[in-house]
Amino acid sequence: MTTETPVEPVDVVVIGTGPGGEDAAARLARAGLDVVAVEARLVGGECPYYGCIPTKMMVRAADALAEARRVATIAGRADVHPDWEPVARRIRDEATTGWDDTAAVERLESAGGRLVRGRGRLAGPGEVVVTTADGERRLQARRAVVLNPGTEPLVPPIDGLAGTPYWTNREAVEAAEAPASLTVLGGGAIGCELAQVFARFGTAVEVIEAGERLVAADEPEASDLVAARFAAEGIGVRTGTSARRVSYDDGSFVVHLDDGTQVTSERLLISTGRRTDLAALGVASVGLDEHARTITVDDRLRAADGVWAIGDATGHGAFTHVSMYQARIAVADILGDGDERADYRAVPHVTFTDPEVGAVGLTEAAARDAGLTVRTGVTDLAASSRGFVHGPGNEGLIKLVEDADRGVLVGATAAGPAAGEILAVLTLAVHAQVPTAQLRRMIYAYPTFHRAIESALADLDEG
Ligand SMILES: Cc1cc2nc3c(=O)[nH]c(=O)nc-3n(C[C@H](O)[C@H](O)[C@H](O)COP(=O)(O)OP(=O)(O)OC[C@H]3O[C@@H](n4cnc5c(N)ncnc54)[C@H](O)[C@@H]3O)c2cc1C
Ligand SMILES: NC(=O)c1ccc[n+]([C@@H]2O[C@H](COP(=O)([O-])OP(=O)(O)OC[C@H]3O[C@@H](n4cnc5c(N)ncnc54)[C@H](O)[C@@H]3O)[C@@H](O)[C@H]2O)c1
Repeated sequence: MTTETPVEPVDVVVIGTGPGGEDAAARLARAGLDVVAVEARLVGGECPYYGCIPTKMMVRAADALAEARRVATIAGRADVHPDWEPVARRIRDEATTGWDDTAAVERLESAGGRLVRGRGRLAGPGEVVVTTADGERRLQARRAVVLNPGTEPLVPPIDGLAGTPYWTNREAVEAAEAPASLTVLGGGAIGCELAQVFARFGTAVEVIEAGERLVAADEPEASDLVAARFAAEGIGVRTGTSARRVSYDDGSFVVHLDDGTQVTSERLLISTGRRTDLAALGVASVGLDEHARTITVDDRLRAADGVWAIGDATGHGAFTHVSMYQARIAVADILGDGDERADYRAVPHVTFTDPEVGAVGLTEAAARDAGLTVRTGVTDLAASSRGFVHGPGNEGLIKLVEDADRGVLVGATAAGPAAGEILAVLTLAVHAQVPTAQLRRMIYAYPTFHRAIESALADLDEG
């Protein structure tokens, strides 16, 4: 950039168009502001092209295979022949239109926003420099800069890994076929969802998790359920160990583990967390800590004077629904329209393994760490009437975490068939602080999975 690069005044610059940024840009444009959205890759962000949507298409397909395999126990015979081609085709043609964001760009433009394709960085209050394919542009935001940079895969500095054709979620989503074998480094949400998907398509899968358990953000009981199902499906899991060195030769990875053992596979998936490069985003130019892992925001998503931040980078849960929730509040604040404040007491999430694991609010351990007087109630979903009827694939549980002093739920977990849907009522209870006494007086339809909430409430009384 030269000093002659003209400054383009606008009302709002949105850097990064993940689900929240895209939504914020469109809302602000529809409100009549001159909005420029700056996007380095694809408008819509990780979720539609490499995250939620394509991976849930994979999960849907893998679940269909698993259900078909259960036919033998309850309904006769089904010959199951997994084929990755329809999965790859749906992802390419239906989910991502060949990783093309034309429709999203048109949506933004029809709302009145403008797109500048390139990488943006803050260069001072209201000032954004964008590196585009044609050079640099300098934008000056009169009203607001909204940061929605999202995350990139965090690839650990393991000896020998760099330069090998390892997968992150992005390459896994683009896979043209299921590999013969796959090592998954990291047993969190991404690792577990994708491990089970590929295993159900016939891939020999080994998960390496440095921590003590899978899906460690969830209750230990949920981790146990996932681990038991993985074992039953032949998915190898090694916890408490990590990769010391990786080598790749002739289409084959060898992962050398801390414990002296090694794992060999055709593919290696790195799912060890996510990162945001705040230094590259230029946050120091507006007084923010560029070495921090996340951007600190207040309850109106304000990060600095004239700067708002939303999405994964704020550290309030790396989920699409959080990004969009924050977008709504930030937009209202920018427009001076209402006074809604962000409240993260009842953030739900669902990990789409089978059993599905849904959770809202605090885990038991987090509630105890917060100094609450905690009572818990747990019930086995398989032992419920609906679980009994369901038969194969009925493993699951409901766990409630009550603030006993106030008699309200502060957290809950539903794991098992349709757990993400059961979670809705538990999310409402935590969000609205419905007294547990009132939850006991509700009528729960028979024989549903959610009716097991009644048994979990009864267990709460006995605890
Ligand atoms: C495999 C996988 C599965 C997931 N499944 C789910 C799920 O089932 N449910 C769920 O709720 N969440 C899921 N998530 C998380 C979800 O994708 C994110 O929480 C969601 O995309 C919101 O992220 P965001 O709005 O912060 O931004 P992102 O979606 O990460 O998008 C940020 C955008 O900003 C752009 N950008 C970054 N820096 C710059 C810059 N300097 N200049 C210009 N552009 C920039 C990037 O190119 C990107 O397009 C999943 C994630 C992954 C990886
Ligand atoms: N269904 C969903 O909502 C969904 C699905 C996928 C991802 N996501 C979001 O994306 C985020 C990122 O997912 P993720 O799975 O990459 O991260 P994660 O933080 O959920 O899990 C990463 C795991 O990798 C382990 N790990 C880290 N370094 C390691 C190493 N060197 N060797 C072995 N294990 C190592 C960690 O202990 C952790 O368990 C999630 O936290 C979630 O917010 C959501």
